Amino acid sequence: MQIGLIGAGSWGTALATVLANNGHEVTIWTRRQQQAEEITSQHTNRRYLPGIELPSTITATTNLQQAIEGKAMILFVIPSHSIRETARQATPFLSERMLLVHAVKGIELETHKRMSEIIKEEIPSALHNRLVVLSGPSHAEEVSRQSPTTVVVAADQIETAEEAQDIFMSPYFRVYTNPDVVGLELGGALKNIIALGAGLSDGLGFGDNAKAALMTRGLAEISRLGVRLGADPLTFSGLAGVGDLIVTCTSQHSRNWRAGNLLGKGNSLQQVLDEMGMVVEGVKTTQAAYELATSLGVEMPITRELYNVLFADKCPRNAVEDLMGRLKKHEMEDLAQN
Ligand SMILES: NC(=O)C1=CN([C@@H]2O[C@H](COP(=O)(O)OP(=O)(O)OC[C@H]3O[C@@H](n4cnc5c(N)ncnc54)[C@H](OP(=O)(O)O)[C@@H]3O)[C@@H](O)[C@H]2O)C=CC1
Ligand SMILES: O=C(CO)COP(=O)(O)O
Repeated sequence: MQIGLIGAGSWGTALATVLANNGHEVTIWTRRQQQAEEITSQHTNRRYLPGIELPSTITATTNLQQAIEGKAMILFVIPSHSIRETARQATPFLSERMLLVHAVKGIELETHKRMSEIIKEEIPSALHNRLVVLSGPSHAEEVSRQSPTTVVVAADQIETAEEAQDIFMSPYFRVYTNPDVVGLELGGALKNIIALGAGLSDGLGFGDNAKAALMTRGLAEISRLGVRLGADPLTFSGLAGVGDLIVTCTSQHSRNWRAGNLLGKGNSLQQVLDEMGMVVEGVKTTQAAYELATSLGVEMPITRELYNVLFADKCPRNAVEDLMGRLKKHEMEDLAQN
């Protein structure tokens, strides 16, 4: 099958290797000519996936039309802040037979919308039921080394998710289906907030107790907002929920964890973002989720404190004190009230 892949970063390139190893021909779109030449001729993408040799069936182009036209599947793997504009630019070249997949983990800052909501606003309505989201615990660095990985795909119609499952599934890349598009997208986006917090906690020198607390109570507030927005609560105990939370909060591969860690060690947000050189989705997502939760009256204390640290100059240690010093509660407060 011929596949167009929009985005030549670490995750896009890693997914290209999965698809190429499954026998598909992948054309990656990048906005950098030099990178297109490197991927096509040298079979490497040193900036985003150092040390990995890419299959020779992966080529790259800076021409969006060439990357999309005539392909059976288009895969979007770019930062969330660029998805609307890129989907709009891609639209003239899309056709109704194509399968569309996105693997983007974020929430649009200006509208607080999920990625599939944005893509649907930009593409023709005939393609809405061809859209699939792919999420789950999957660091690009490990996938590109063929380390066993599990992910999950969701679509409005389960048959569409199953099409994607067949295309991606491989001996080292196991793909599950789930009907819950909302839960998959929110689980993938919101865990980045908690991963920033976990990195911050480690950077401040706190221990495993603190990280376990952040992850567990983080999952509680992710689920609270998710359910309020229509997700199935069970999704958060699956790969796109607790699975992705574990991998992102406990791995030094995670850009969100690393960014939080640098903040905890006293760097400013701008210094951290300059040093990362790759997208740190959790920063914008913290702002979007904080605004969304505030407008909906959903309690998200970790998100609120992280927002204050990132955007209101709050000292991280004061944020931790304020989290710990809140009024006493029932652990299962939401359930206990029903
Ligand atoms: N890395 C991972 O392990 C995983 C990442 N994801 C998600 O995948 C998405 C992409 O992340 P990832 O590949 O890691 O990010 P990277 O930072 O590694 O790469 C981002 C890519 O997107 C391109 N890009 C950046 N801004 C724009 C723009 N405005 N318009 C068009 N292209 C742009 C970059 O191009 P350029 O080089 O020209 O700037 C680069 O090719 C994120 O939502 C992330 O959360 C999901 C699972 C795993
Ligand atoms: O989503 C990821 C793993 O599933 C990657 O997380 P980071 O963006 O923090 O690296």
